[in-house]
Amino acid sequence: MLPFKRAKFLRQAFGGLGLYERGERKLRRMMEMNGEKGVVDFEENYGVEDQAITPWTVSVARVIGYSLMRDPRHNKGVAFTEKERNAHYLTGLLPPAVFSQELQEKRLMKILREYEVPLQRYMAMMDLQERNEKLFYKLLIDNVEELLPVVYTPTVGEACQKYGSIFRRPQGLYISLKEKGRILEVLKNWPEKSIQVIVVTDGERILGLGDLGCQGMGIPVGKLSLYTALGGVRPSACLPITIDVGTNNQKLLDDEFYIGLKQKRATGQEYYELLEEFMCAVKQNYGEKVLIQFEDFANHNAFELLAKYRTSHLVFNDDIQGTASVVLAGLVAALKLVGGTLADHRFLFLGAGEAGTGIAELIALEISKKTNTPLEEARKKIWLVDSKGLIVSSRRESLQHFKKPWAHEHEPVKELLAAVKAIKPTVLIGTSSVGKAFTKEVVEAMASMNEKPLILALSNPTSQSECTAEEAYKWSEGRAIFASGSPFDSVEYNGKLFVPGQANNAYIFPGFGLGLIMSGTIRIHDDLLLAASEALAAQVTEENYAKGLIYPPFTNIRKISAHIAATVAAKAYELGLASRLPRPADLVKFAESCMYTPVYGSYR
Ligand SMILES: O=C([O-])CC(=O)C(=O)O
Ligand SMILES: [Mg+2]
Repeated sequence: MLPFKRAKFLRQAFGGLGLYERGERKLRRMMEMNGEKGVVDFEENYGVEDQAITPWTVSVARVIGYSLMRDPRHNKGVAFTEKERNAHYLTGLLPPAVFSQELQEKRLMKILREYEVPLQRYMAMMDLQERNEKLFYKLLIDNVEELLPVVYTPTVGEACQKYGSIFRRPQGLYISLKEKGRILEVLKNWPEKSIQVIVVTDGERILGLGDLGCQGMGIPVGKLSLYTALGGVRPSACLPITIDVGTNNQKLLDDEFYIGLKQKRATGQEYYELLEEFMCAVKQNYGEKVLIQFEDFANHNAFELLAKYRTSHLVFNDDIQGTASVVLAGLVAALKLVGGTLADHRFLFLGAGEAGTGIAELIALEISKKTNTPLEEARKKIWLVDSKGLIVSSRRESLQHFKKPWAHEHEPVKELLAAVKAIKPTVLIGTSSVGKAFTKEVVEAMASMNEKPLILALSNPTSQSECTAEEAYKWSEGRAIFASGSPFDSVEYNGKLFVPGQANNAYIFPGFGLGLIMSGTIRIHDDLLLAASEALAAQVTEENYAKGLIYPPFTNIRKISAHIAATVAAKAYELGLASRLPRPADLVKFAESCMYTPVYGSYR
């Protein structure tokens, strides 16, 4: 590990105008007095320091020369200026040219575009993140539409599948059964002490790809890079964690290069004891306000962990709650195109796991609130199909608990197509992880019953999508309103260009998390998810609607995230869940001021 130390200083320590310069001068003087060498770097992001508002933190790299260039947080590569090279013993270590950050970006985009294989682009991006963190984030923010599919779905799925062979350097913490009894000690090995967001997986259900064991690490790493790029949470406050309790994936167990524990998954008491120790250690080490995002756990554990810890920790399940919030936003926005209220529609899901039942419940909650009807009544507008067919009351006894609320009165129906014909939904949502499950007949049936069928194929990555954008438009004769979990290119059909939306929780969790952090929220309430949905739906412009879009483009995601953060924070204050006082008057401005920006500072 580099001899790197962070220091945080309260705004009040320097006060007034010229804050940065005075702060930096003071720090440099202190370092000189101690005979220390190194650079002082400002991160314009929230520093949680008691109740004070500190919209920036200072990090001091007590390194010079070659070591400074090897420190990804402070390295600028060929963008170190002549002055900086002289002052920090870098002369001769770099070629003579001095590039601006923009020129570095241009060069990197050119290199990335030359790679034909997506995984090569992914690896190039990971290399950059390990080499020059600010440039990585600047590139990702400035080219978000192009690079999201590289660092996130679909490529991150392939990266996880091949993680054993592409693994180079730890990017997060691995906590395995071997560490039982000493998890707190393991947490203390992580170099950063002031953590605001943890994304944790146990690798049992990575996207729609199934059990990838320890190789699931790519997911928390990818999600957290979006927390920073899309939501402005500073990178040093993000901690990716993979909990390794074994894997039931025989291919991995047989692979000599598999990086995880070579045993079948621990379950039951052994599993829950490890997780209990983990949850307690996190709270003990990072305090009550650290956000713990559960990601890609299998259904049976995901629901149980959320239910168990939502009253004692700040926990968020992205696959249940994040996906629900993003889909509800899309549905609310879609009403402008298809007409009616949510309560006027009928919803049919293929897939009754975390995403399916999570979305269904949030839709029901919204309908119930808006129409003042009991939740049970609102649920009756929503039907789910699982691997055994339509979920109906005669199946109730054998259903897992999270499916029971959806067992309505109806005769049994086995196939999706028959269910579509029987239920006559206006909205069809795929959360099944079964690629191609929306067949031509299914889409045609939707199109025969609806002027503008709403079709969401949410499973990830692209290979698991229930249908492609092209299939949805073609089979519905250009009438479908379509969105998918993983991105699809625009489609030309009958001389018209159709732009599909991306209904991915990446719209929600970065801004949602920022809203929680900046308000010091300590528990998550369903109303915060509804607030996030409303905020996202409100960001869809007339121009977007004119193109048939039900989500705004990712290009403006930082602005969108600031609005989501502000709306979520406002709701948290209203519900008395926010601990940061006084409440900032303008929450959007405040959210924006809290966001990390990856522009290079100048080191004197
Ligand atoms: O990661 C994504 O793209 C969305 C997600 O949470 C999942 O599919 O599990
Ligand atoms: Mg997920």
